[in-house]
Amino acid sequence: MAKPVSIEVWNPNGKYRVISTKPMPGTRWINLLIEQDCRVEICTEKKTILSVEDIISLIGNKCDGVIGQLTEDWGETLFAALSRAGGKAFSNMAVGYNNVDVNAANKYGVAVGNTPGVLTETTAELAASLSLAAARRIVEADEFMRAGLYDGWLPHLFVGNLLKGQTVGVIGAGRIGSAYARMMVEGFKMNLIYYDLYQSTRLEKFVTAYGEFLKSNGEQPVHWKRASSMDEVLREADVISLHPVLDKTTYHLINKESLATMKKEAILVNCSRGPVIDEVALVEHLKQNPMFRVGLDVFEDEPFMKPGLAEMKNAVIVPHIASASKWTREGMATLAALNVLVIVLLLAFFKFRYVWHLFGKRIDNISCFSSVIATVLSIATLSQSALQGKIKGYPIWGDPNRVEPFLNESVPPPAACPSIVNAKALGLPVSKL
Ligand SMILES: NC(=O)c1ccc[n+]([C@@H]2O[C@H](COP(=O)([O-])OP(=O)(O)OC[C@H]3O[C@@H](n4cnc5c(N)ncnc54)[C@H](O)[C@@H]3O)[C@@H](O)[C@H]2O)c1
Ligand SMILES: O=C(O)[C@H](O)CO
Repeated sequence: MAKPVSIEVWNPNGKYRVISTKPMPGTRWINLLIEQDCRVEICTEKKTILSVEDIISLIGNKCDGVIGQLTEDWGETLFAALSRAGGKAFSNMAVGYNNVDVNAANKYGVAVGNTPGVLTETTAELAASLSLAAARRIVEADEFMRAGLYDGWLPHLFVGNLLKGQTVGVIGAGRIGSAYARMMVEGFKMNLIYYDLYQSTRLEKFVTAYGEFLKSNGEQPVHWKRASSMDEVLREADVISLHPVLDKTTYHLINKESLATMKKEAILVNCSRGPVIDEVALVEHLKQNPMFRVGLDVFEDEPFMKPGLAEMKNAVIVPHIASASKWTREGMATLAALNVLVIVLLLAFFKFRYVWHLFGKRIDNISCFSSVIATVLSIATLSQSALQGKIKGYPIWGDPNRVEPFLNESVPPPAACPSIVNAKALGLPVSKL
């Protein structure tokens, strides 16, 4: 029997029970849930990382939806527990969802939300900060001052790297990687080389236009190149920032061999996920190459660091704070709450439970053709009614980059969710907008 977990309750008589496994910034997300008749329970347990047992205890016997955190293990056990409690809605308060087993969620017909877009610039700004801090040895110099060691200007004191005219390399030029690339190109007039599975045409156009602008002002233009392999980026770039998703293809993308291909004085920044770098190999590389520097926001075994990393002067290390600006964190909370809310309302409003039950069977047994038809018909009806009825907004937000309507405090947000990662797998209706 799991130990009870301490909670704070808002709107105790609310019809739908929504749990947040952590207090989240701002109150807008709470108000949005309350306005739609939710009883909101916020876990106030002092423990930073909740165990699966803690979350099972929070879910209890009746729970309509959960807002969870990237530190939690959302797999088969939790989705089964949520489904048993009648819940079909979960949202991570994060864009990355490598802590979520989406196949398990699909099996139980649970919608999985994430919070893209609203954290793009904030995260890119931290990657830029780490790049600068590493290039200009800010942390070492700060420690030196505080230790009372400064006794006068010296030509060799904390000499670092000039970024202007150097090459910035981006691995994973999606939303955050592209925003970071633009900051480094525009801010420091760096050339760009990037590697991604997809071409980033908008980014390429931006660098081209900026290069033309510089040229028209009589300045050295900047250039871009899309690399055909990651190694090409590692070989050519002076500053390399990692922004891919974490999956099987990116686990230990940076390892002993790839580190060896980088320039001896290169700077490596990681604001994606810790396991993208083999941290043991990184520590060894930092020891062997004192002019090689890293800026790390994420770690392989968070909250721990691999032995030796904390002692390395050529590493700038911060505790997974890349999305930590007030605006972004409140936005993430709002988006996560809306992800859960719309599914809860859809279920309740259209007595959707039956459909989801059928749907669950569909996932288990794809040959159950009549269930598929019933599900599709019900969803089609639901989709139409949703536009006319109580929900007013759009069933599922189609474009995760268009987040402004959810964040403008002066107008009510659309009563819909911006991002359900398994919407397609669950056959959920998607807005055309
Ligand atoms: N440190 C933090 O606090 C923080 C904050 C936000 C996001 N993140 C991490 O950043 C990641 C990226 O977020 P985003 O919003 O930019 O996502 P995104 O989906 O827009 O971008 C990810 C990019 O990675 C690319 N990619 C996937 N596999 C690749 C591979 N093998 N090689 C090269 N590129 C590959 C994709 O094509 C995509 O363009 C998230 O998944 C999350 O893990 C961390
Ligand atoms: O994936 C994410 O969103 C981050 O790691 C936290 O903002």
